[in-house]
Amino acid sequence: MNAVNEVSVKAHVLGFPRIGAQRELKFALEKFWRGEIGEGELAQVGQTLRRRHWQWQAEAGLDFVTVGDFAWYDQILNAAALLGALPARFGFDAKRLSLPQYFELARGNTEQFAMEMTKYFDTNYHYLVPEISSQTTFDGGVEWFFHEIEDAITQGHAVKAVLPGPLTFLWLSKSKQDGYSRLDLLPSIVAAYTRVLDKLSALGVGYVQLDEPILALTLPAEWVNAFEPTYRTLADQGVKILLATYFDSVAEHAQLLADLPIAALHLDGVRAPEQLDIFAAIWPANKTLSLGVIDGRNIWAADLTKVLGSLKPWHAKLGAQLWIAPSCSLLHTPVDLEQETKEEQLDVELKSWLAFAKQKLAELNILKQALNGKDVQAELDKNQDAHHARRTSKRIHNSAVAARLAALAPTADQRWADFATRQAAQRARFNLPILPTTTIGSFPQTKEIRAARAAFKKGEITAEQYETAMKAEIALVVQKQEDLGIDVPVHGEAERNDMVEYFGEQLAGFAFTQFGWVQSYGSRCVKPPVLFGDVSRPNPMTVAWSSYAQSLTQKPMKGMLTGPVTILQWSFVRDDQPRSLTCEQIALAIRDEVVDLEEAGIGIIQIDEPAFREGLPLKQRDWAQYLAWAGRAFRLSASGVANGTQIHTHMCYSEFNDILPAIAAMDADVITIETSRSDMDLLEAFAGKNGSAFIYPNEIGPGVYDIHSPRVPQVNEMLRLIAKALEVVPAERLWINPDCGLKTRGWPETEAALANMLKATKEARAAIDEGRQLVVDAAKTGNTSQHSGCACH
Ligand SMILES: Nc1nc2c(c(=O)[nH]1)N[C@@H](CNc1ccc(C(=O)N[C@@H](CCC(=O)N[C@@H](CCC(=O)N[C@@H](CCC(=O)O)C(=O)O)C(=O)O)C(=O)O)cc1)CN2
Ligand code: MET
Ligand SMILES: [Zn+2]
Repeated sequence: MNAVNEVSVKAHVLGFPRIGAQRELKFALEKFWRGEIGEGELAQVGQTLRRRHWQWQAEAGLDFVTVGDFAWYDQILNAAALLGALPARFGFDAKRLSLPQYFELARGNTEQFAMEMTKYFDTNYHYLVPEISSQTTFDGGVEWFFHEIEDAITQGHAVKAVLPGPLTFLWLSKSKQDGYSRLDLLPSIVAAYTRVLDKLSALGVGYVQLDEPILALTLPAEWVNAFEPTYRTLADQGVKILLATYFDSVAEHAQLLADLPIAALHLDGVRAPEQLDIFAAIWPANKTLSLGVIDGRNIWAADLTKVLGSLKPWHAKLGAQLWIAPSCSLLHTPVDLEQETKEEQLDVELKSWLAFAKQKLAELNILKQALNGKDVQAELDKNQDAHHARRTSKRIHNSAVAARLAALAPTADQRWADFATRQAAQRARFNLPILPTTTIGSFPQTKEIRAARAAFKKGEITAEQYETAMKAEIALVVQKQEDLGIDVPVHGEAERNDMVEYFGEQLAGFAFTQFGWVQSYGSRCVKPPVLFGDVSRPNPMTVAWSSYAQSLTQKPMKGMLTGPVTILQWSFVRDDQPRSLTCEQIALAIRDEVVDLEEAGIGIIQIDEPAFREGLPLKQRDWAQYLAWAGRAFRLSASGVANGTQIHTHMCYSEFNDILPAIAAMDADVITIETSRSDMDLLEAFAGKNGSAFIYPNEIGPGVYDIHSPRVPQVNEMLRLIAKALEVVPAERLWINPDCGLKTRGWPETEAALANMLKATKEARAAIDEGRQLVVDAAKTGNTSQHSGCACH
């Protein structure tokens, strides 16, 4: 470290993606799980990646490398393993936890189901939910974190360590015990953190970053009040604390945060720039403030001149107490833009508008140098040119799209008739049996399907050959559903690489990358398309595939689309206009597809919205506005069809007890949801139980089996869930289906599970026909817990 750093602005990142520019970690993990490489080789891949990412941070002139952002599966699981707070049901000794045992926690084993996985705040990243109870101890666990720190020090780096903060860790945990408050564990978790901080101090670590994004939520008072005593205790441990907040404003806690005995605070200046004024008024000039000024959730190059302008007053006030950083961890961005060399996919101009994680390091470097008085005018000018070009580009505006939006009738988001009228028309048209059966859309994405697509993309097979291969797959899927006796079959989505990327590739206004992978969970990644301009649909996207599938069966083939909110949520979205407007544009493009499907004779169309809940703002005060535009976008996409056309929607990740009226207001004729893992608890909320007066008015398909596991559910288990569903939903409005799509499953378990689902349905129908109550012997349902052991993720 040179002396200049002592008095100058410091730069750092909250975290860096761990998966690797070539998804090295993904491939190594999957090889390890298949037994193709050993632990030594896997460890080597991890170390190489960590060292490479630290090296990049050092080369970009950052003042610290961030250590602790690496995880074999998930950083919250890593924290649980470090603190020693593992689910007791596995019977593992946290201090001696082996790597295979760590993966058993994440993926399940033959005795135990995996730890639950859920979305990290409003991101598409999934963490493993720590399981706690009054029995939970935090007596310490694996030393991996400390070894990584030692390694970084050996590599010559100045280290800033990072961990989830104790309050966020507890908040993200789930108590498996009724009436037990997670906050009861605060004293013991704080003691555990104290010991960790002691060790960091002994290792010579200067700063530890504790992530407390829960401060950006609408947080109950008892949690807010816990911050002061917690951080007072932690501040005494000889290592300086940087408390990191992100994803939304923490302005309502400004005074609390200014008074905390911490060395530094990080604020998200991209998601919540308005909070900066509030902090400016009260922040003491002698305390470090880290400003997140580079977007950690998106891939746009920052407007460096503008950012510098906003930093100037802070620099004048804070001097060397000013740090600069991306808004949040770069985990949510792809690794390296330089790998994108296919110009027909991402041309030079578009590329000049973008910055992936590695490029964001370079942006920080320019900002830091500029603030510290270095001449970086050439870099700033280049960045300005790219911004000017983007702002004024003809490629991002399409006057036809604007004109169409302006001309929309106020009723464009309404179906022609109310639900009862539509239901009657659809009943007459489809004449489905009671408790109709269907699936959520995808069937197993086999390695043969992916290999065919890879070969097609590389030009090794022709478009015709690819089409033939996919059609064969569709024919197979349709035949299997015929054999099973499914009432509303699907085509299986073989031709889709991903339910969002597939549409992004075909819509105008989107670009897509070759290597823009972002970790979704464990080894699984997604490649969000880049939504850079006004969206429209030049050509039908799914009609040919769905028509082909329909030609193979007499049954009504269900068309399958991804909804506007989910496309928005799982893409990298332009930041030059409100998301609500962008969503409206996508909605009209999907509406065109819906209308074309109808015209091609597809009478049942599903518009998936699994990310509808995820898009909900972190703060309750912003919910109503979001739900209004998101709901309208969905209805816009769905309302161009006649009464006799049946619109389905599908949602998983369904923690939407709080927003049920908004879900009902989407007015889909049928909604399929994920409920098997919650044992139909969610369904009760849909049915006016749990003290709410709300009753979901339309038809509903609560999932009767968990698709996250290869385990085949038995007939009686599903029958029990159907009986439970029938207690709260009248049979005339109930559908039978799995929780979600089957793309991550293999064929053998898929066929066996669906066969059992059909058997269960038959029994339930017989009971209804005979006017019998459906009684299921719980003892015969096999595993009465909803999960069973599996290697599911
Ligand atoms: N966008 C999005 N977000 C979502 C979900 C979702 O479905 N999509 N579901 C939830 C998360 N669940 C997920 C479930 C599975 C995968 C998943 O399986 N991802 C695949 C990639 C899927 C994909 O894009 N596949 C491409 C192929 C990509 C690839 O790796 N190809 C190989 C070669 C192909 C081969 O021979 O195997 C290569 O290019 O090197 C395709 O089918 O075309 C993976 O990580 O492996 C991701 C998320 C929530 N968020
Ligand atoms: C994450 S929701 C998935 C819905 C999609 N139609 C599928 O079956 O895969
Ligand atoms: Zn789903």
